[in-house]
Amino acid sequence: MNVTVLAVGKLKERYLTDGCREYEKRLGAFCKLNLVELPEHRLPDNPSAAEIQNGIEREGDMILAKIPAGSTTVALCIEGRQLSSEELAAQIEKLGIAGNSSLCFIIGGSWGLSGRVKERCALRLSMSRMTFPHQLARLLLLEQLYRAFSILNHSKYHK
Ligand SMILES: C[S@@+](CC[C@H](N)C(=O)[O-])C[C@H]1O[C@@H](n2cnc3c(N)ncnc32)[C@H](O)[C@@H]1O
Repeated sequence: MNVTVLAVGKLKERYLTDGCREYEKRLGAFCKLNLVELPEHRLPDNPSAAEIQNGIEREGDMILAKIPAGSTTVALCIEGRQLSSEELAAQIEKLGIAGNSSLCFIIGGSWGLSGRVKERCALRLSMSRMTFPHQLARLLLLEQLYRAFSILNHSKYHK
C-alpha cells in the first residue's frame, strides 16, 4: 500500500523529528510511505482575519496540487470523525480490499485546513477534540498508522 502524508509546516523540535523519523522507519515494514512537507504561507505579524484566510487558501492550493492521483484522501481535523485504533486499521484494510491501495493523509498548518481541502477528502479524521500543534499531530498520526498496520499484521505492538 502507498501512503502519502502531506504536512503543512516544518518540524522544528528535535524530539519530534526523532519521533517522526522512528515511525517513518517502522512504517517501511508495512507500506511505502511518502512524507511530503509543504511550506507554511508566511503571514505578517498580527495578521488580519482576511490575511489568515488567504494563507489557508494558498496552502490549500498547494495541498490540492500534491494529492496523488487516484488516492483516497483523509483530512486530519479536530471536528472530524473519531475512530479507535482498531477502527482506523479496519478502514485501511477496507480501502486495501476495495483495490484502492493509495492513501493520502493531510495535516494542516498552524491555522488549519481550508474548507476546500476538507470537502475534497473522503474522510475527516479527528484524533481528539483537543487542538494539537501540527508538528505533534504529525507524530501522533505516524504512530497511529504504525499501530493500525501492526493490528492488521497481528504484530505484538498493539496491546
Ligand atoms: C494547530 S492545528 C490547527 C488549528 C486550527 N484552529 C484548526 O481548527 O484546524 C494544526 C493542524 O494539526 C492537525 N490537528 C491538530 N489537532 C488535531 C486533532 N485533535 N485531530 C486531528 N488533527 C489535528 C490538523 O490537521 C490541523 O490543521
